[in-house]
Amino acid sequence: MATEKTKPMVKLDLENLSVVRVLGKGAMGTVLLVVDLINDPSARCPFALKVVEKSTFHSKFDADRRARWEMTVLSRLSDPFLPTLLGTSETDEFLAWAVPYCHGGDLNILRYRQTDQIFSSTSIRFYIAEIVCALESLHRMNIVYRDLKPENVLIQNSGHVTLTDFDLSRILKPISSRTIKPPEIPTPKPDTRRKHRRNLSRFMLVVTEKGLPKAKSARVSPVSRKKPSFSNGERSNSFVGTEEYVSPEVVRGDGHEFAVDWWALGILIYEMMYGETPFRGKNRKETFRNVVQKSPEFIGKKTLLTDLVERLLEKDPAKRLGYKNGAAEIKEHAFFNGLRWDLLTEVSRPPFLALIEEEETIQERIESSGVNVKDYFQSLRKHTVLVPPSPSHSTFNSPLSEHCRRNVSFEEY
Ligand SMILES: Nc1ncnc2c1ncn2[C@@H]1O[C@H](COP(=O)(O)OP(=O)(O)OP(=O)(O)O)[C@@H](O)[C@H]1O
Repeated sequence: MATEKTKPMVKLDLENLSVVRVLGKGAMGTVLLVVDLINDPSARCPFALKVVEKSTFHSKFDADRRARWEMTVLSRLSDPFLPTLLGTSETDEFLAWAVPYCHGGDLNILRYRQTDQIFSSTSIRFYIAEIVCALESLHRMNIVYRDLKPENVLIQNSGHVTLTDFDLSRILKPISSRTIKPPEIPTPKPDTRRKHRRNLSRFMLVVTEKGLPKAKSARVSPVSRKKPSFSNGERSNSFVGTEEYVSPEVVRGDGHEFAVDWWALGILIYEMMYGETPFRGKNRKETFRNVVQKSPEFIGKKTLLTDLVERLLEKDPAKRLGYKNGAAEIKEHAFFNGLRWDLLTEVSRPPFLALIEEEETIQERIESSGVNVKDYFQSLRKHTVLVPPSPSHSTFNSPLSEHCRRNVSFEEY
């Protein structure tokens, strides 16, 4: 992290930002779709603004530090599969920061749009390859992400992925201080303007999977029982993550390293394949017991994909794929044979493309609601709803809530 430079921040004026709609509400803040009508009167470049109300700092565990940490991480990112910080704002009432708007929603919403609510192997190969690159980039900065789950994988307008939500991430001692070799495979360049637009199928080896079951969702929220310490220790002992995505070493309290992200990647792939996570129990205790003791169950014949998942879901972190040699080890797995990692950003036809909202629609929304960010929060306090929620959220509300999202607050630990 010491070598990464913080980019100069653009200061945003919340009174100049018009709210188009609410994109999402998380444990920490509200994400709004906004337009800067002073600098962008035709509303061509809407962006996402995460707003954290300072009044919540006293009631939410560690919220002040986590919010500022997230801004710091964002200010240092430079990768095609990670967000760019567009600007920040701090007032007596709010901390806010802007990132590019991802039209495609998140991987969880996208999964519900699939037949049987599961992804094909080809789609999994594409999305997981990009997520591996994003994690590789974070690990190179000595940042362990610790919050990989479908809701935190957003789909950019181009159809490529971007990770979001860095408040649970932290710095660990450099990977180079262990046995990690420098990666042999070149990482994709941030420039997404393509010289040769390519078709996904030319880069993706099609791996067929049969007999996948119909899927149900299983999701929970981040949990933490200790205030994470941000000293440069080699291992973190804080208990952090999302129940079903938490690794055995975290459950056991052994401390953890970058390998927790590779464990979570295994869970994510499993959920994309089957529509449910492998270790979910009736309650947290049972889930954690399964995480530590149970082997993941697969349906049908062994495939390259199930082999990859098995190697990522290795209970002993030192034996887990990715432990010794980071992302390079995962990239070398046979499931990715034939994939041109260096041309991943060049893929012009990813599995799914987002529907881009017309400028006129955005203009209409602004005209009908016409509030700036400050007014929006003031109206909330007066219980007057002036701005509609995200259509993707309302559309997918029922299946998500139906399958129980048990919120576990930080204070519970
Ligand atoms: N750049 C973006 N473009 C579109 N939607 C976004 C963007 N960033 C966030 N969202 C939406 O807002 C939701 C909440 O964002 P985020 O996860 O950053 O908030 P949070 O308060 O940290 O949530 P959590 O409870 O997961 O910690 C996301 O799940 C996503 O649906």
